[in-house]
Amino acid sequence: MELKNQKWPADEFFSRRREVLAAWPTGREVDLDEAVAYHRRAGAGRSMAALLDQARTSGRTLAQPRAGVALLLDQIELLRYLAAEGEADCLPATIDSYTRQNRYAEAQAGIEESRAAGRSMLNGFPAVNYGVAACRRVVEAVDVPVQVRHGTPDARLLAEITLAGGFTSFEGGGISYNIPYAKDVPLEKSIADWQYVDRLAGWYLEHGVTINREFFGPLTGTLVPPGISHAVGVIEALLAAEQGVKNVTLGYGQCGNLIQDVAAMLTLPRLAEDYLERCGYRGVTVTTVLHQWMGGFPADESKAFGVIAWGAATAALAGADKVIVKTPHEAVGVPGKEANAAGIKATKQVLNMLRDQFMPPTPELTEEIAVIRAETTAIVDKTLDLGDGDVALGTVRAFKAGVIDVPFAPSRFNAGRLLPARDNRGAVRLLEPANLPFDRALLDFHRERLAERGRVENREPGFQMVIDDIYAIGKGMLVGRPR
Ligand SMILES: CCC[C@H]1O[C@@H](n2cnc3c(N)ncnc32)[C@H](O)[C@@H]1O
Repeated sequence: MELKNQKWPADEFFSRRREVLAAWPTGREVDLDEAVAYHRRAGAGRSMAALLDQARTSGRTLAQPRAGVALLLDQIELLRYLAAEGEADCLPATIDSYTRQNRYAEAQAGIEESRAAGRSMLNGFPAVNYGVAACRRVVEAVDVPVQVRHGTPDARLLAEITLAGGFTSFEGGGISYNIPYAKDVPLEKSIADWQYVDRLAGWYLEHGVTINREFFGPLTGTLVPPGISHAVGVIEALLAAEQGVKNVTLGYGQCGNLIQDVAAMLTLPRLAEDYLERCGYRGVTVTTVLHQWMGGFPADESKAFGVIAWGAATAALAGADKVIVKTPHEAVGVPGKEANAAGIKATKQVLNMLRDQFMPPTPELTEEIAVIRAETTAIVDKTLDLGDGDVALGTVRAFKAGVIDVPFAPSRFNAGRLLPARDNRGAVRLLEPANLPFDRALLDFHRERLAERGRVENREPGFQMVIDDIYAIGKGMLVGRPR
């Protein structure tokens, strides 16, 4: 089926399901009618969409960790601990890397090794290998909603099993789980495979079960300018809405300058709602999630808590509906449960202290809002134009033309010519805008902000600034000043 942004007819969708469910024996457990009945019996307490709605209307920011281990009973115990001791408002199953690459036989071997070793030998929860009944044991073990978090270009079977397994939110998208995560997956394939996921979520909704779809905003998580990550999020929202999804959460990776990050979070839902409306999608509920800093972390745990607290403060002042929490083990790898719980509790302390405070409107904030709106609109409009109105086709052509260019992405389908660097206040700017479709005013804005830093540091804006900024937070700073 050649790629186009059009809702899959039910018969086309069901004919493709057979091949997907046959990819691993646990696919046989999926029975959609039974799964709908199961979700309905589970009630609102398990619904991520309902929890996000409460957060949005009450002005709260939900705190959610990442968490995934190889053994089923350990995953259950971990989530129970993070809910009770960590006070998590909602929970994840972070999926392992073999499953993310559809390498289920190796995930199976990892489960056996973990059983033999008595500890997790995988970097996440291998949900496909466990299957539907086991997933239900995970979601039934806690009384808050549980979301599937991963990084899978082809997540069709993972979605079938986890959604039938009672998870009520599913992260990812055909761009955001391909370009930052894979070297050699064509966008034509990943976008089509995520149309399948969204069509499945749309089918659940048509049968009374709301599945929340969250797009992976941070992308490579390294100095990604807000205009680029917003454009990807808006496009993934449009692609999902076409397949019948009506509940979306758009994400953004904290960059570190408060005014820029607050501007990013204030513009994100409005931009998504504008484009959904403009493209004819009614009644789509939009919420937002901020990811605490996704780049390199200090190894020192006290300093790591400083970064975590800053991410929590930013989420609160930005009015994010949800914040994805980091841990003091970020610099070393998969966190232990105590460190994971500590990150959540530190975050919630800050969220609670800032609950009744708001970012004052200032000329700087107004300017950042205007810049982000102009950048996102320029990219999304050009993408729609390249696709003659078809955002799926337009996305493939936009990446080929470098109209969308994600910094530091491994994918060979990403142009990779763009270079970001921080300005003198730490906001992320464009050192090399490459082929981004920005007008002279925008390009001059970026150039001048970087020139200002260059004057202060007495050096020409250049690649060394990029390197210095990549390591800065890990070394205890934000702007990578010259030594
Ligand atoms: C977006 C992916 C990167 C982030 O995802 C965390 N991450 C990855 N795998 C697990 C896991 N199995 N449990 C808890 N956190 C995990 C990393 O530390 C990093 O922050």
